[in-house]
Amino acid sequence: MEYHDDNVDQNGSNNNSIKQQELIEISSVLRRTSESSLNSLESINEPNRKRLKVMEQTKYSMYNDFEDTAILKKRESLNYRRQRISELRSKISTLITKKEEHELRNYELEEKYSSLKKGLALIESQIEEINDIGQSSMERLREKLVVEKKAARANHDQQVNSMKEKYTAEAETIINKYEQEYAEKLKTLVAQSNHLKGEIKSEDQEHNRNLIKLKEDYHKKLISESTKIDENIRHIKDKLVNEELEIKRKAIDYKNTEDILKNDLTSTNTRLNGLYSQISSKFSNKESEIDLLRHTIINKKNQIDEITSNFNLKSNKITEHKQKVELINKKLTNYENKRRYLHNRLQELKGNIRVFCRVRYVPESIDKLSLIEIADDDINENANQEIIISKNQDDGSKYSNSYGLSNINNNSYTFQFDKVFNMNSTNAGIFEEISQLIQSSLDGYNVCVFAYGQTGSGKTYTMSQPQDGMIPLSLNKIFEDIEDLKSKGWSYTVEGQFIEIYNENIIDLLTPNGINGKYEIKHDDIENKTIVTNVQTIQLKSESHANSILETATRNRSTASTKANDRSSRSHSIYIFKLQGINSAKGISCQGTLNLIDLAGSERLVSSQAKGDRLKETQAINKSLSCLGDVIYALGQKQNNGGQHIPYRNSKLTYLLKHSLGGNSKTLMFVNVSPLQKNLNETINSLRFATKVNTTKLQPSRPSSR
Ligand SMILES: Nc1ncnc2c1ncn2[C@@H]1O[C@H](COP(=O)(O)OP(=O)(O)OP(=O)(O)O)[C@@H](O)[C@H]1O
Repeated sequence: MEYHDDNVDQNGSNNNSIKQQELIEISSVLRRTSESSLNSLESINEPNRKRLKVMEQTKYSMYNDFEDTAILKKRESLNYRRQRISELRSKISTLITKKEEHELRNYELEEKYSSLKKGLALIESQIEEINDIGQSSMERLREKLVVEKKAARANHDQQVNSMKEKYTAEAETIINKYEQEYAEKLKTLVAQSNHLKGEIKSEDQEHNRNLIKLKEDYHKKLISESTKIDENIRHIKDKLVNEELEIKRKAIDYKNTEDILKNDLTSTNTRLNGLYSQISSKFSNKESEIDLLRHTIINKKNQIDEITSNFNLKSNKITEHKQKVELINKKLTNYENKRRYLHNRLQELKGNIRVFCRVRYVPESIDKLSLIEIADDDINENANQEIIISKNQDDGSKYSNSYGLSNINNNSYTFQFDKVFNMNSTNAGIFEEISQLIQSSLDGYNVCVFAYGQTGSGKTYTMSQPQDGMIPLSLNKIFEDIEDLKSKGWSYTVEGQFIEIYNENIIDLLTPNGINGKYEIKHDDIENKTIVTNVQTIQLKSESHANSILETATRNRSTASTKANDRSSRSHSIYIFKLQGINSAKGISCQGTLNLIDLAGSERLVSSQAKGDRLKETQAINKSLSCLGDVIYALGQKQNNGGQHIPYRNSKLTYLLKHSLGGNSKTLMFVNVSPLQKNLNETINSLRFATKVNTTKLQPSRPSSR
């Protein structure tokens, strides 16, 4: 490159000499011209002067060109130095790449260390295996392990040392090489810088100043680069020292781990020896125990064989018993079907509409009794019992305590009913006669039991007397029978509704304060079912539950009665119990309804002498009672003559009982009569009404069952 500088200088001096030559030639031309034309100078003076001026200008411009060329030279020199600096930079980046390569090698070394660690773990697992195998093989393996460990350690140490040496040498070589290179380059640069300084000094003041500035900047950069390089070298050196320390530390760790393993191995060995001796003694103990157990097992096996044969015998007997039970169950079902049939047949023979007459009890001390002669339990040729009423001729003095038939005369009235109960009859005794009907309602028939009679004749006493009235006794029987029927595969649900009809209006006794909607009677003529809209239906879970609901209804009725001036005497109370039975085993079901009714008092208008509201009430009662008689009569007529209209709609009572009167239903009417002289007319009237009902006999029909 020095050649380049010289070449540039030579070209510059060649140009200068050419220009000097030209100047010399021009000067000589001028001189010759001035000499030869001295005389004619005056004539040509002016144009020559002009030419001289032009030439002088040319000379000055040539001088300027010369100065520009020098600056160009300097610029080229500076470019060359810039190029050198960029080369230096690329060398520094190469050095950094090498440093990274060194780090990569270090990482590989660590990888190798971790694989060695894995090898150590494998050896540990082998030690565990040795423990399992036993003492003898353990010793052998331990020796093997020691050898392997020594070999591994020697191998590892060798590898570590050789790698350490290799990398230390490499690192030192690299560092020395680079240090040398950098020193040489620095020296060259400083020399070049000095050379440049000398050259620049010879330039003019302006250029000198610029060059000094450039030199200073360049020098500063050099110093900073040099500092960076020194820093890098120091960093690499530190890292190498740290790595060496780390390798040494790992070697120490490895040594420690080995010592720990040795100790563990020794303690495990001791422990296993102890365990072996313990197990040996236990083993001999267990062997004797096993012998004992073998004998016991043989004994137990014999016992089990004995028990198994006994079990088989008993199992055969159980199968035999089961078959017998099945046979008995079948027979029981047949008996139950027969019982139902015979029971219904018996009820039919007794008549689907029956009338029982009951004479109310009055103490003997009360006078003015009419003479009532009641036949004894014998029945007459119509299978009926008779009640004979005659006026008391002697104003009570001839009261017969024998109830004989001796006093019959023209003033007497004879009535015949299915049953006549005298004053001394009890509710329990009467219930025995009607309990069969409760069974019918459970068998799927609609049953209607009602008490008819004048006020005070004992209707409520008969129907609702707590403990032994027909209603509480019926509920008692229902739940008793349901319990019995369970054993025959039947399960029942019992629902209750408690209604009062007052002045042709329906009242729900469980909602005494009334409801927003209307109570409407609706019939399902296909299913023979009746519902009253908005009336509460209570599912009666047990006898006690049913009795508590009954109490509520009775209490509500008597409360309303007190408020409305003895309303209960002038209203019909109707307690409806729906009995639904299912026999899942046989796949059959049945649904019956039991209606228990306490009718309003049946006074005639004449004897009641009622006026105003009471008159209306009496008219309503009489209308509904006479409708009841009409419906029963029409039912009898229909059976006999066919096709007759049944006037159910004429009263709320008969409309409500549409499906419980006639058809498959069974009806029982109590006619309650008073034995008092003063009630004679009402008594005869009641008995006449009852006779009309009693003369209606309905043909049997099928129960409501599926
Ligand atoms: N067989 C009887 N033994 C004892 N007392 C009786 C008997 N029958 C009725 N009584 C009594 O006679 C009174 C009137 O009877 P009960 O209230 O049953 O008549 P009723 O026909 O229901 O009257 P009402 O139509 O006003 O309701 C009651 O005090 C009742 O206890």
